[in-house]
Amino acid sequence: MPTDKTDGAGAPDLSKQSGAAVQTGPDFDGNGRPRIAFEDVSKQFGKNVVLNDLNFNVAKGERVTLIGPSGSGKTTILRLLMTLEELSGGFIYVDGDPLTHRKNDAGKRVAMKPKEISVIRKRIGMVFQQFNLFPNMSVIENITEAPIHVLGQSKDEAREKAKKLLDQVGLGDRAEEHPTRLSGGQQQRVAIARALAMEPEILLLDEVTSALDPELVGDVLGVLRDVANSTDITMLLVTHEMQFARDVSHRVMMFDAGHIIEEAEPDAMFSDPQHERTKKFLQAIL
Ligand SMILES: Nc1ncnc2c1ncn2[C@@H]1O[C@H](COP(=O)(O)OP(=O)(O)OP(=O)(O)O)[C@@H](O)[C@H]1O
Repeated sequence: MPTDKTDGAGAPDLSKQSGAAVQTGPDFDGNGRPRIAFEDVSKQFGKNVVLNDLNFNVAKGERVTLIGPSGSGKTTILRLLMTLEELSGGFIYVDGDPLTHRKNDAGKRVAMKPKEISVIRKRIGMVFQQFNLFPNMSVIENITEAPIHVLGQSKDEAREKAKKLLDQVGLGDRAEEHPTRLSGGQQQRVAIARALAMEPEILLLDEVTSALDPELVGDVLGVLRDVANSTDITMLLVTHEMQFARDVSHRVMMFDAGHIIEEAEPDAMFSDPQHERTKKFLQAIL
């Protein structure tokens, strides 16, 4: 699967993707399953319907950026995948396996068991706007906590892997410090290393530079560019960093009021948006 979108050679076959207008299913292409499939997904908070019958697929190794105005449901989509929010309706599949709900033989929607959910959930990592590191643990303890307790790695193995990841994010010499002594950009790089330590197949990035001082943004984006170019992790990104989105993503989906109103490869989306709403949105932020 693609690692370097800039050469074009590894880009996923978008003809097999489905978007707003196409009804999708977990085995939509007949011989392989998308890494992520949203099928008729709905989400409401009280009376506020945020997503309504949303359908889309993401291929293995594909990196997709979600853009759209505030409140259009982008973060909610990531949080549903992370099982931090409960679906109001529909299904999410990972490699064809239902995440939180499945259809039974009678076609009825049935909740999966917590143990079944956690098996799939382990394959998904997320980096948040507000780092969410444990302040009372050292940097390396933050990274090894889940691999030891969730993946069952030995302490030595987890520490060895964590050190490599810290080197990768440029913080090899800060392992024993507490996160509160690090800058926001450094904390976010620890959070990225922590997510990668779980060896996720899917990485969700939710406005990971929005809380940072401008001079710290570049380092974090540099680390993420390296991750994108050196792994085949499937990524869903919400970001206001449009150049970054352009550089790393294979596809951009424009959301408005919980619907995909336009999707395209980044160059096409940013240079020649088709939908009036997209044009206005991009004019306002670019
Ligand atoms: N926990 C919650 N309880 C109630 N309403 C919520 C909750 N989380 C999100 N919402 C509402 O859902 C809608 C979509 O929010 P979401 O954060 O997904 O949008 P977004 O596109 O990511 O926006 P932004 O770009 O501002 O982050 C908003 O109207 C928001 O107020």
